[in-house]
Amino acid sequence: MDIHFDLVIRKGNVVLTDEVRQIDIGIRDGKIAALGENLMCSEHTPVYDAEYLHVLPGMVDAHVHFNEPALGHWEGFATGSAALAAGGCTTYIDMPLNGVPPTVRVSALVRKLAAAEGQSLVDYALWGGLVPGNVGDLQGLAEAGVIGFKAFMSCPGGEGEDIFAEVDDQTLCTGMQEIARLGLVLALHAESEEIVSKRAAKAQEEGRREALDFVDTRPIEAELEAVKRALRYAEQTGCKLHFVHISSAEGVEAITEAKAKGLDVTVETCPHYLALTSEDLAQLGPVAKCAPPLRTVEDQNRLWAELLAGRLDILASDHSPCPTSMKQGDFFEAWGGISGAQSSMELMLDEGHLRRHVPLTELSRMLSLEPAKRFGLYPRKGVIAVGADADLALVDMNGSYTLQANDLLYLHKHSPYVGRTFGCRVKATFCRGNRVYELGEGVAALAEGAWLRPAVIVGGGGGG
Ligand SMILES: NC(=O)NC(NC(N)=O)C(=O)[O-]
Ligand SMILES: [Zn+2]
Ligand SMILES: [Zn+2]
Repeated sequence: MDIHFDLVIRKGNVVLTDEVRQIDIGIRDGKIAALGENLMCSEHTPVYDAEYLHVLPGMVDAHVHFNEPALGHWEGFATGSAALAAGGCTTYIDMPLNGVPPTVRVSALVRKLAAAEGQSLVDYALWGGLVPGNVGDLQGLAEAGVIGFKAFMSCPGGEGEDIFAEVDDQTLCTGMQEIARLGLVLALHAESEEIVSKRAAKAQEEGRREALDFVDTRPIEAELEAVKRALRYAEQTGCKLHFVHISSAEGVEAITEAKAKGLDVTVETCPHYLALTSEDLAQLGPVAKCAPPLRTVEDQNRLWAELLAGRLDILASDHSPCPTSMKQGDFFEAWGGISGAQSSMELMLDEGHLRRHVPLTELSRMLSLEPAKRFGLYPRKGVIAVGADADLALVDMNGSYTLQANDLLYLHKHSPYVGRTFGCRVKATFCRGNRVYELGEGVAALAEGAWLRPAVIVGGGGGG
């Protein structure tokens, strides 16, 4: 019997793909080397006692916006990844639009990588962007190792010359043809620009500038129109689609129908659509502003019903940070985007498992397994299995606490969840066997997160 481990995690309630079992995890060279009861190890092997903890695969957060290069004073790889580590996340995929330049050319990808180098506590992959005028750049980006492409169907906001523009239908179609040829996934922010810009102009004209006026400018109908249009193009081009931050049951249903027709499409929602409502937005203010906006409690219940029916593929944070001053004042002027990544796993375990009895295996499927599979990181990431990276979130399922601003490791310590009481808490996080976070001690001193490329990319290679 092999007893040479670098670390053994002892007696945790381990969340496997189809069951939760109280077993040991033997780790060697950053990988899971053995799983089983009472693993033997030499007396010198470090042992982490997890008897009262649950051990989940680290979250694979497919949707975060870090702002480097150039806007590191909003959020950088160091602080952003620290917050993720504290939240039980071990791999994230960074969106292409909030740094300058945006990741829409290989030269920009190179700058993004340089900014990330040596800064990240956990592993990461990078999205490339599809914008008007860059279809010719997609192959180069794919060969350089982006995980997939992201496009906006509504205006993402932001200022300056090197702006990340939304796609027109022509760009969307030719982009999908090219991305289909490259074999990657196109992630879409699906809201109809026509509908939201008309409604925003009208609200502006009428001087309506409150929280619910903002919500009113971005109705479910705008999401649904964009989803359906994109699905038609996907049918024509054969492009794989991933819909980010779907906020409505209507959106999920349209995507579910497309799956039944055989389209290769996945759907993501975010903890904030499941944990917060438009009423909370009115209470909390711009700190909870995002697009698509938070919905009514009735709409939220219907989104939960979709989750409970197993129709959601991926849960991701859509962490979109900014200086706190930009989350104050006028609703329409305030930054659209929620800082929430540190709370994603705790929110889903609390709201999903503790309150609604969603099995941990099912939550873990959406938090870790499906994103890893969808973006070419599985079987290395996303599961607790022999041979996979030892990426683990150790959670105290009885660790009730109330989140304070000081607990947040974001550069700017705002979040709509400050003051919220959670029924569980991340106790420690391991990335490739290294302890990157321990409650009460904080994050590791060394930032050893590695850049990951999809396992199958154009031109072969990959790995990371
Ligand atoms: N520029 C952004 O970070 N946008 C994000 N903002 C949100 N969701 O409010 C997004 O994903 O659309
Ligand atoms: Zn978006
Ligand atoms: Zn986003």
